[in-house]
Amino acid sequence: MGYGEMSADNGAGSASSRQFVLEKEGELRVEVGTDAPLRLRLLDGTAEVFGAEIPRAKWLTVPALEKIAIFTWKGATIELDGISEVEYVADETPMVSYVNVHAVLDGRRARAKSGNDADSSQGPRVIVVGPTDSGKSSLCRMLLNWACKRSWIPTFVDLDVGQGSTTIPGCIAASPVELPLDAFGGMPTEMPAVYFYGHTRASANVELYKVLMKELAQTLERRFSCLSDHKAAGMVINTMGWVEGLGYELLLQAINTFNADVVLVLGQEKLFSMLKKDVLKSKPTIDIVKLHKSEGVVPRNQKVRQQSQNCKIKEYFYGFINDLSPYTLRENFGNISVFRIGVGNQLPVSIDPIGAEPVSDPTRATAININGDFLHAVLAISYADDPDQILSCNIAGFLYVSEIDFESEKITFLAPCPGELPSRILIIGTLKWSDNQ
Ligand SMILES: Nc1ncnc2c1ncn2[C@@H]1O[C@H](COP(=O)(O)OP(=O)(O)OP(=O)(O)O)[C@@H](O)[C@H]1O
Repeated sequence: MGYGEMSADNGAGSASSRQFVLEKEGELRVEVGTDAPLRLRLLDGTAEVFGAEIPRAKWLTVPALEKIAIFTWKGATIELDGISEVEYVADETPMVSYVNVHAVLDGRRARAKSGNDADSSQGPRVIVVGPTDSGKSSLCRMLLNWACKRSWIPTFVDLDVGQGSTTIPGCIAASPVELPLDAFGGMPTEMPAVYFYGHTRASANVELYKVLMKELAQTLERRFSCLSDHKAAGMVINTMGWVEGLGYELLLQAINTFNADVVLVLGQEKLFSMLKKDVLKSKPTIDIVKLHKSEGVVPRNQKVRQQSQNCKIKEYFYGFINDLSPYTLRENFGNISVFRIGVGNQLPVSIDPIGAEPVSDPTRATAININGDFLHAVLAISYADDPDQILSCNIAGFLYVSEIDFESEKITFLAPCPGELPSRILIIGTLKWSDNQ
């Protein structure tokens, strides 16, 4: 179990505990700080956190930095114990409009599955768009959880390279969601299709981002062609908050590439009207739906985003609750080949392509020599057998460069599992991390 781990202690709360009685459709919003633990339990009624049902009477530990909404459809009593930065009850939420969207999607899934729809056995492909901090990821979680509760297996597609909900930041990925997600944090990791972009901003290499979206979409088409229940359940696609200029072009591209038929626009009238004008021309049957942003969404500054990126990488190696132990791996320089995609536009000057031939093709993979800039980098292990396949190949996992010894020509990695690397072809981007944070 990951996030939402149940505490062994199911006894009474401490002196610091307090109770909140929520009316029907009420929401308790809680923001947890850096290192203050907080527990919650449902004493009465029913309640959910972003669509994940909370079990009755069990203490749940809310991890540091989580910002959550405990929502009830029919009324509930919640007990909190510990320290939070913010906690308040709200009675105005957009939840009814969100669940109405779910009901429409549910009907479309049933039609796709029944085979009565002559046009398609494809379930809805929903893309959630909106500026930063509009609640896109939270809405995706709700739609996925509600679909799972109805026994569908929707595919979650994460195009937000800044957050990396499915794996780590710097990737675009997709994964089927077979069971409701845990109440806090983690996203599905079953059968993930992961492509390494290598940067936490899509602007770093827009052409590469487009190519990887296409690769991911093709992988999903292949999966859907043999998994009819996945196909009928459709997709829920999370996007970046970059909605201006080139970012907007990428959104249009995502809608086309994944053949989305429902666009949910959160919290921005301008984006909604631009999409209606630009998308309906070429796809007149697409549904573009405007939804209110929840007042509860917590804006995150650059520092908080950086912290949460670091947390995601740490979680990959050490587990969500420090329940994993990574392995140390020492390799001779000569045993691995490291490639960088798009050498020429974003490389630090010190990372010289082998042969020093300047290239500007943003999607070209070029072998590079190991040098000082590799220290603290997070590298992806490609499934490619050949450098020409790097762009089209899924990722087997990630390595963190903890040490480089140039004299003995050895590089030390932190790896999630022991033994031989599944491939000798590694990819480097600009993603860095420090094990000490
Ligand atoms: N109703 C709510 N009450 C309390 N916190 C909330 C609520 N909705 C969302 N949040 C929190 O607000 C933060 C931002 O929400 P979310 O990640 O869904 O936004 P986003 O639009 O996906 O962000 P990004 O700009 O990174 O794309 C998250 O920490 C989330 O848990």
